[in-house]
Amino acid sequence: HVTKHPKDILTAIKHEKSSSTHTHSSNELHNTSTSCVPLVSCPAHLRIEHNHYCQTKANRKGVICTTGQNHTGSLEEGHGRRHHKFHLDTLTLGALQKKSRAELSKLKSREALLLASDQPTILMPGSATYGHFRNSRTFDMTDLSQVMNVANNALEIALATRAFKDRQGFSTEDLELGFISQDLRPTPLGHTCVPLPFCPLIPDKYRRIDGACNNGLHPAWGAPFTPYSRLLPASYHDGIWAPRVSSVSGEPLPSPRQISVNIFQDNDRPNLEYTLALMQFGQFISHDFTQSMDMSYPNGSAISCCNSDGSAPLPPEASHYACLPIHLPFGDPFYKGYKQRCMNFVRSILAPRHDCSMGYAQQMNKLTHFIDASSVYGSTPEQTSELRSFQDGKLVVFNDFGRELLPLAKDPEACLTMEQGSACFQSGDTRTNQMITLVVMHTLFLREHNRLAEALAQLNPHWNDEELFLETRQILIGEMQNIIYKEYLPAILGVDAMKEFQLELQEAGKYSMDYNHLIDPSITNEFAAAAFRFGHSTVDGQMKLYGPKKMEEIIAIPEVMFYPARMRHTEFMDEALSTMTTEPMQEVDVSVSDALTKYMFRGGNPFGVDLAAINIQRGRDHGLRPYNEYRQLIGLPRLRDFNEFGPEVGNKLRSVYESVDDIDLWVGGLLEEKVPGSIVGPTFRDIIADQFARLKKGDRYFFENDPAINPGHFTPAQLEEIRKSSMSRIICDNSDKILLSRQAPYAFRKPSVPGNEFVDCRSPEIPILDLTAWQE
Ligand code: HEM
Ligand SMILES: [Ca+2]
Repeated sequence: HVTKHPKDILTAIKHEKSSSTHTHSSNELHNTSTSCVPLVSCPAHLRIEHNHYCQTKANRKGVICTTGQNHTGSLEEGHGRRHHKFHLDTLTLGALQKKSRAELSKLKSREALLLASDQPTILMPGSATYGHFRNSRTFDMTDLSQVMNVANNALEIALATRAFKDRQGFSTEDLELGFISQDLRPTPLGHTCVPLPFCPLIPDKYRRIDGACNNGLHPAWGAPFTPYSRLLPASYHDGIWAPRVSSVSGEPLPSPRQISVNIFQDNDRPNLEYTLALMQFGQFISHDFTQSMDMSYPNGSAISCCNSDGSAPLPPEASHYACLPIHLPFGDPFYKGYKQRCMNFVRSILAPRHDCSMGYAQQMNKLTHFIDASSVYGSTPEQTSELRSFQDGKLVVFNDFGRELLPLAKDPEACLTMEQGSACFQSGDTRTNQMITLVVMHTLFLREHNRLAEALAQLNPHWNDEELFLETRQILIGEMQNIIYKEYLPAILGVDAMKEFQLELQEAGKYSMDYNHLIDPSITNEFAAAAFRFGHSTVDGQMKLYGPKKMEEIIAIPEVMFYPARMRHTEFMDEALSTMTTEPMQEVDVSVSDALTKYMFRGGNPFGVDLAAINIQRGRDHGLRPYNEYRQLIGLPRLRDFNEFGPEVGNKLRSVYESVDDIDLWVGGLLEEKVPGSIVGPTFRDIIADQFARLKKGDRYFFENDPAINPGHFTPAQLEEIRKSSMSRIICDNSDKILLSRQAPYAFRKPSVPGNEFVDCRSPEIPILDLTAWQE
């Protein structure tokens, strides 16, 4: 019941490719199709034989991309090649639906049994593992049921795909190439599809809270609860959802914890140039655009995959289908002291594809993918209305004896303890309390919103709450984007990548024309589950607090995870800011603090969970391909020998991995030598740069976009003001001003770096935005 299966799919593609480069129609010539793009931004080039290579602006090898950003390129719509996809008839689809329905209900009834069983299948609050679960939780039960519904639909599609694959004898590669993708909407599986948002004919002036309708042709691009995109097709053992295995032996991959123990030890390696503010801002912005969620029971309870004393995984009959516990090796130098052999790990929730087609599992991003300060405002209208005061355009604050803090969390489990005198906060993101300097960042931007709203209200007394709120939000998002592209990214990626990926902002007096409606802004899975987690290596395990004269206290980071009570000490926020803007962050390398690999979220417990191991496991959970394939993607030769990382690291790698082709992306990426001028290696650099290029060129509302593109464009005068914004200005304007009246102009760089010496907050080196540009 399917159209003919071409004998050699790859040959077919190659053939089409070589002829297509000469024949594409004029509308495909739009931007990306004709310009020379970095290899990473045109993933399909890997599968095309006759590429037209070129030199990028940074004199690297690039490719004339004819396939857009899709990793299966030649199958994409608009290229007249749809006939190669298999179209299933209603009968087959009906049978598949029946089968997947039955399988899903089997899983669900087993789940119900587990929930009711007396085995320790539910995780109880109090442990580090519970903290990890809490980290990815939803806001409330409405959120939860919405997410669960979408996730179950996605699971049903994956099950149907598996049934179809088995039945037709398809190979994993067929799936990777998207050969059986088919729009399920008009089929018996149509109930699994998410309805598209309804967009007005004339685009809204302000970006929507839920990010929808940014792109009129793809109204759900960038919206919350939609899937991550991918640079390369997923690698699952069964082609559908089962985690990858060793490429050589077919055996399970080495334990992520064993890799963590062998490779990611804690060495104090301060970066000479950049401050902890750079680290903390990185985490803060990652919470603007990516959050995957662990599966949970339908009632929101956390799934446990290990027995109650952590000495073993639960037996298969007591294991939830989403369990993928991390095996702790017998001789584990740390966990053996606590007789731990099992670390909980629950797989991420899935989401149906945008085109609601069949295919392997895609993970869900819970947030708006855009840089839109959703960590301040939330990603859904419901979340936003909880955070708004509905007076004078302001957000709700907790007034703590005159100091404005984030509102207190209503959820009694938002922090690890809620003892007397402690505090636990609420913001647009559920991870706020995870780290006390993260709370500081959130507090700065909350205060900035209210500060701007107040100023606008004075300039425009006739504006109502709604107008004030929307205008303020638009300015704040502009500031955030400006700080990211002007201050943050050059530090992370270096000037070459800024040029090559067109990440540089426009010069004074000009709007940007870089918007391209063909670019999918979605966060890529490789970026979220590996590359942008480079930041974990920059975290320092301790925080030194200085009083007005001398060092007063050293705080161990695990003491302030999910325990932000210190925020209520009058001087704490200024002390923390002073530390963040003067103390160095750690180098990006294979050293990861014990605070993250042994004690993370431990609360009052002797041991915590290991973030390095979790990152590795998450990469496998999400079907990321091995490191070598991403090397190839960005144009580096594949590794052939472990020793290419040097004999010492080579030996360590050899002692865990069977083959260089098994190395996990997060591991290989951190092992790379830095690119000169950048703080990360070439593979992470390209994946990160590509992502921020998407977030800029694929966002119609990007702050400096031309009036012809951006319905809510700034006036030229306003744009010049936004361009003055800086992290230091945000700090100067929103600290408690108890200890801080001086700042280095560039907050991410240490004040000891020549040219970045402290100046007074009123100095022209930290320009002040003149808001009269908004006076009507
Ligand atoms: C301050 C200390 C930090 C802690 C305690 C922390 C902790 C965590 C945890 C528990 C997760 C979820 C892991 C999982 O279950 O897969 C995570 C994910 C992540 N972290 Fe961090 N992190 C920190 C700093 C950073 C920094 C500095 C960056 C980037 C510069 C960063 C980027 C990310 C990203 C991109 C994710 C994936 C989020 C998602 O898509 O769900 N983190 N982090
Ligand atoms: Ca966002």
